[in-house]
Amino acid sequence: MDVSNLILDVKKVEKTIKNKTILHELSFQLAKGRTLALCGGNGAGKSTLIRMIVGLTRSTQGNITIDGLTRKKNEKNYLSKIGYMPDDFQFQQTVTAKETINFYAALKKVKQSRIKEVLEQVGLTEHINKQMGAFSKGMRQRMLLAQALLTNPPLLVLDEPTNGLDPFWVNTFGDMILEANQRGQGVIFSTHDLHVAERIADEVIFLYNGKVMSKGLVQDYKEIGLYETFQQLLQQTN
Ligand SMILES: Nc1ncnc2c1ncn2[C@@H]1O[C@H](COP(=O)(O)OP(=O)(O)OP(=O)(O)O)[C@@H](O)[C@H]1O
Repeated sequence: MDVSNLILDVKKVEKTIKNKTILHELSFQLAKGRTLALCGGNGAGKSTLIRMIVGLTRSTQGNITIDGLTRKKNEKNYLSKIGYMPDDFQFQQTVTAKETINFYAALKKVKQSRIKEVLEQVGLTEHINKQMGAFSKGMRQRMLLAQALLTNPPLLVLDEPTNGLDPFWVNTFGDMILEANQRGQGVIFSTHDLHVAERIADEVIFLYNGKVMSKGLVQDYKEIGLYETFQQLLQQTN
């Protein structure tokens, strides 16, 4: 692959905690404007990989490069390339949605006009004066997505982004990702929803117990479908 077109390069990355390997050697690349879905059951290693990409945890082996930068040599610029949506995040309950998004916008030096635009995109404009404690799961997910989108970063890293979203918002989320790709943004996301993966991802990695069971272009799995592929892969492991 042409290096200038790469947004993410994961090279021989591995994670071991207390002598247990939770992610075995893994390599892949993602080009600008493309989306990769990380699929696999509970405990497969998806969040661990995502946390290594966004710099929340270090890999035991290997290197991760984003837009030509490593976290080690250029942490500030490396992090500025990423919009990260964590899994399982607790907002401050008594703070309003407006204060919450303003906090992220201030951290990321984003203008008011952009905040408005993103809130509109995720459908939270009319809920802006509510406290975060009054938000539903789906609304909290949309707030998490909003803060990840704020700077229009070249790489979106989303951990189970559609978890808790209703069908309308799952669909809208898909459209947003396809638009992000058109703007040249790369996207990597983990999901249990293989239909979402099939609709919006260009590439897929199936993980099981920290190992890659299968990976490739989504179009190459189309005939069998991602859901059926996953079932077949699971059977092979038993
Ligand atoms: N800090 C840690 N210490 C010990 N084990 C850990 C730690 N973090 C993750 N693990 C283990 O690593 C494995 C992978 O966990 P991870 O959260 O990455 O899976 P996942 O694919 O995101 O799962 P889920 O779909 O349930 O969110 C699990 O067996 C988990 O128990």
